[in-house]
Amino acid sequence: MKNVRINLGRRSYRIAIGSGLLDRIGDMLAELPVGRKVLLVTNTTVGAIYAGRVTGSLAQAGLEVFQVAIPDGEQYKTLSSAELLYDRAFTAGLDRRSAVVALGGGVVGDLAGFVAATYMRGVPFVQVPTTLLAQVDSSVGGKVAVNHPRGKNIIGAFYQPALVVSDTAALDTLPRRELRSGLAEVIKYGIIGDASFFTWLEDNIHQVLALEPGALAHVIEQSCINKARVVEQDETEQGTRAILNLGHTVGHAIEALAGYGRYSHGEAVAMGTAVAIHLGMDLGMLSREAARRIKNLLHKAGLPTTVPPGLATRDIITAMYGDKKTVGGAITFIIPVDTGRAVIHRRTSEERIRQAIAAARAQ
Ligand SMILES: O=C(O)C(=O)C[C@@H](O)[C@H](O)[C@H](O)COP(=O)(O)O
Ligand SMILES: [Zn+2]
Repeated sequence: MKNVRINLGRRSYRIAIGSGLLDRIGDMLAELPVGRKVLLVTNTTVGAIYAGRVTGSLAQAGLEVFQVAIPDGEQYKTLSSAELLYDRAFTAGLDRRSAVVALGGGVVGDLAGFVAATYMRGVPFVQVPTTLLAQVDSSVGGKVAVNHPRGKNIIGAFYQPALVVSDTAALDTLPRRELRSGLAEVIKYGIIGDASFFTWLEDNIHQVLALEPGALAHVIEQSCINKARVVEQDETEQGTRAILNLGHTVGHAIEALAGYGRYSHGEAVAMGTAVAIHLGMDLGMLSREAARRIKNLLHKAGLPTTVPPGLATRDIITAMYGDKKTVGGAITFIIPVDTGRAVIHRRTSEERIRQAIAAARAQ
């Protein structure tokens, strides 16, 4: 088992990465200062495969488990799903020391985390991510949220988990499209700050797609290390943490406009990264060669790098004004300047954005 530590003073925690960890969750949870009752939040798909093992492990450690499954899909990351979980927690008699455990992908983790942050003003929270995207990104760093029809993650909080347990064997049952979606965030870490990881991905992406255990464990560990480094510097995104939003300014707009669930989060982020690449070239900040390498790696991972024709540019731009990084009407973009470095570009002009979207359609 590998461990990555995220140092945030009293809110520090570890990310345990390894094969078969689902059967050890009970013991790991028993090491935390939590009460006897646990709310296990999952979705119907993941729950059908893995909830039995997790419940068994928790019960063996003497914990009383109350399970709740929401339907599978980004369209269920809503306040009404949260309300259902509050009802279940209250009915089960969960108190302030009872833990909420999220078993599933980013939707389950964000939703369960939002409920953990707000139920009785905050109860212990444990992330058990079962998708690549959740293992490399959404389970780490404490962003929890639900969506608003007009904007992604608009209602949320910063609320760190007490523990993250990533079982790499859970990826064996992950649909290919979901695996590729997670790779968009993995590639992001290479682009924004880790040139050698970027090169490693260029050389090894096929092993990752083939679920080669060593390659997968390396990808998850390296991604978590990269994310921890950023979050430790700026936990609540007052400045530098925004770098983790590469591809998300346009990506979130696409997800909301197309209807949540139409494109996976990673697909939308890949499209958004393509727009950011064109902005970078247009601003003279990114060389053609670096742009080619980034696009090429996204392609190798099976991700889209064009903006879909059905989404009008003016609608994408309007949706971007609702982005959390838009402050005082100024749209912020994260722009790659090399394979291993990106910058936060504030006040990006609408005209340049329009041109970059057009360029990303024309590919
Ligand atoms: O953890 C972060 O910070 C990120 O930006 C990671 C993103 O990949 C993730 O999708 C995040 O939820 C987006 O944050 P948001 O604040 O733009 O909603
Ligand atoms: Zn993301």
